[in-house]
Amino acid sequence: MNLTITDVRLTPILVADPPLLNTQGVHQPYTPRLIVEVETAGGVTGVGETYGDTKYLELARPFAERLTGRQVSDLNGLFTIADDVAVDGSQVSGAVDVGGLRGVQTADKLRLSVVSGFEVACLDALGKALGLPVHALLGGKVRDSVEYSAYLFYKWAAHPEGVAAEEDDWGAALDPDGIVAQARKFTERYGFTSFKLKGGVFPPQEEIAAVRALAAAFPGHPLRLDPNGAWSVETSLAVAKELGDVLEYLEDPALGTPAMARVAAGTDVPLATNMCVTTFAEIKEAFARDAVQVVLSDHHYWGGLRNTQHLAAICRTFGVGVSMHSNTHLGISLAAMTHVASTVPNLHHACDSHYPWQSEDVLTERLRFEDGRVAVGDRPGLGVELDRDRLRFLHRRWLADEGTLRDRDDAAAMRAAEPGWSVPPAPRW
Ligand SMILES: O=C([O-])C(=O)C[C@H](O)[C@@H](O)C(=O)[O-]
Ligand SMILES: [Mg+2]
Repeated sequence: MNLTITDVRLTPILVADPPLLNTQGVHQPYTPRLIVEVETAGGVTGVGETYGDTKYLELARPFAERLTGRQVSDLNGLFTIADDVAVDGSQVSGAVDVGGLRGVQTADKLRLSVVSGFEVACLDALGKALGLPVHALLGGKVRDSVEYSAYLFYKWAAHPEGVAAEEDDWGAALDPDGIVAQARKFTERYGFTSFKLKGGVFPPQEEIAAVRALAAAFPGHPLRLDPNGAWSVETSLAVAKELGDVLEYLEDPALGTPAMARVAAGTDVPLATNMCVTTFAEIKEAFARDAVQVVLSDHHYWGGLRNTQHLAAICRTFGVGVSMHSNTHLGISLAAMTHVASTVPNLHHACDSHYPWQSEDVLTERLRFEDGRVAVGDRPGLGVELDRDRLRFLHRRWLADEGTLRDRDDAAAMRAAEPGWSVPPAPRW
C-alpha cells in the first residue's frame, strides 16, 4: 500500500451553535471549524478537524503544502514541519483565547492546534490503509466505551432578534430550574450521569444555587462547575466551601497557576484545569505547586492524540488526574477523542463534549451517546465517513459570510443583545 500523501484538502466551514453563555459573552450563531483531508497514492483518504479561525487557516495552508510527498505514517515529521511554519506575531494575542477560553494563546499552541488536525487525518488514513482502528495505532484500547458528561450551559432560548441563526429545541436556561430541566433533557436524550455547569455567567451565589439544585435532582451524581477563571481566590474558596460536599471537582475557578495554587492550598475540593496547564511547558510549575489535581487535555491544542497520551503518562507519573476538555467540535473530533481516551488507563473522570449542542455535522452518520458513553469503534481508521454534500453546504456558508463569523468572538456576539458589552475584567467576582 502506497502511503505517500498526494493531496491535502482544507475546507473551512461554519456550523450552527446555540446561544450558550460563558463569562466572555455568548456563542456566535455559527462557529468556524476546519476540516482536513489527506489523500494517499494508495487511494485512501484520512480526515481530521481543528479550529477554523483565520489564524489557524493561515498556518494550515503552508503546512498542507509541505505535507505532499511525505508518508502518512510520518507522524513525528508533523512536528518538524510545524517548526518551519512561521506564525505571524500579530496574530498571537498572548491573552486568554476567546476561541475556546483555553488559556493563554502562544505561537506554539497555534501550531500544535494545526498539527492536531493533520495528525488525526494521517492516523485515519494510516488506519484505513492497514485495516486497523486508530486506537490500535495508539497501542490499543483499554476500554470498549468512553464516558462523557453532560455539558450544561446557561443559555437563551434563541439568538438575539435580527441575528441569522438556526433554531434549537433546548429552550432557555437562566436559573436553577432551567439548568435542572436542561440536565434532565441531557439524561433523557443521551443517558449522561455526570454533569458540568459552565459558570462565570451569573454572580457566584446564583451558580451555587444551580449546582445545589442539580445535587438535589441528581443525588450522588458527579457534578462540576467551571467559571473559566472568573473568580478571585477568595471567591473561589468561598464557593469551594459551600459546594465541597457535592463537587467532583471545581474547574478553573481562578485564572493562572499562582491563583489556582492558592485556591488548592485552601480547599480539599480537587481543582481541574483546561486553562492554566495547556502546554507541556506549563506542567512543571503547576505540578510543583500542587495547583491542579486534574488536567483536562484537549487533543487540538496539545498537538494531537499521541501528545494526549504523553500528557496522560506525565499526569500518571505525578499522581495527577486526567480527563478531556472540549469546545465546539464535530463528529470527527469526537471520534478522535474517543479513540485516544480509550487508550488512556488513568482516565477516571467522564470527558467533556460539546457535541450534543452541535445539530450539524459533516459525517454521513452522527456518533451516538448511549448511557452517556460513546462506543469505541473497531472499524479501520476513525470509523467515520465524510458527507461531501454537507461539507460543501457548510463551506458555502463560510464563503457567504463577509468575515464577521469567521473568527470566533463571544463578546462581539454578546453585543448583538447588549451593545455596551465588553469582556469582563478577570477576576469578575
Ligand atoms: O471547559 C472549558 O473551559 C470550555 O469548554 C471552554 C469553552 O470555550 C466553553 O466555555 C465555551 O465554548 O463557551
Ligand atoms: Mg474549562
